[in-house]
Amino acid sequence: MTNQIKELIQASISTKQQVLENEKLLQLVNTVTDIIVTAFKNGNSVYFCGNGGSAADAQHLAAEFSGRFYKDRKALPAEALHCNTSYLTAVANDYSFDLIYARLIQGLGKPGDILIGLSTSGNSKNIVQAFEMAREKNMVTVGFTGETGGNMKASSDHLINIPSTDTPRIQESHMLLGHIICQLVEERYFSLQTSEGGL
Ligand SMILES: O=C(CO)[C@@H](O)[C@H](O)[C@H](O)[C@H](O)COP(=O)(O)O
Ligand SMILES: [Zn+2]
Repeated sequence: MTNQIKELIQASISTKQQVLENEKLLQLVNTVTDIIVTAFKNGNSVYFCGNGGSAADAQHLAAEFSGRFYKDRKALPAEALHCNTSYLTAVANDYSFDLIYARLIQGLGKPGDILIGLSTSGNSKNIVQAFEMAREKNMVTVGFTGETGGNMKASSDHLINIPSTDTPRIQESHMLLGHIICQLVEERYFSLQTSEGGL
């Protein structure tokens, strides 16, 4: 009766095992950690976007920075782009759903800010358009995708592509690596700037 449950847990472990053995991908996680630390040091912000479950993941990861992960420390400037429903319904209604994230980046984005887009297919048009706008703004783009990277591959400065084509398994690894990045950023940023560690 529990066989299918075991198979699904095994599938999640197997995807994560492949991530664990992919040295290039792990190096990239380290690089992305460092560019986020540098961005925060320079007073830049980190924005996250995604659709469906990946919107929830975007919101979750942004809150680790703006709220806290492990440490009691000052807030870091990070936000997920789907959180204002008045904005989303207006822009989707008056312009296009494909523009909801690009327009916010047009309004908020500054050179050196980071945009992290989570998409299992890599093909969500609203994320691809936001990445193109981020590049116009001299921001840094980081794609969290499935194995091909889809259409986000071309517009991602850094592409964390999970070696799977199965949406939920990809999302589970996105959150694993996302949590690791949040922990390492918090450790590196606040060990550098201990005076800013308080509330
Ligand atoms: O959470 C899930 C599936 O696990 C769904 O809500 C899923 O995120 C949605 O179908 C998304 O619209 C898929 O978009 P994407 O990952 O291809 O960008
Ligand atoms: Zn889901």
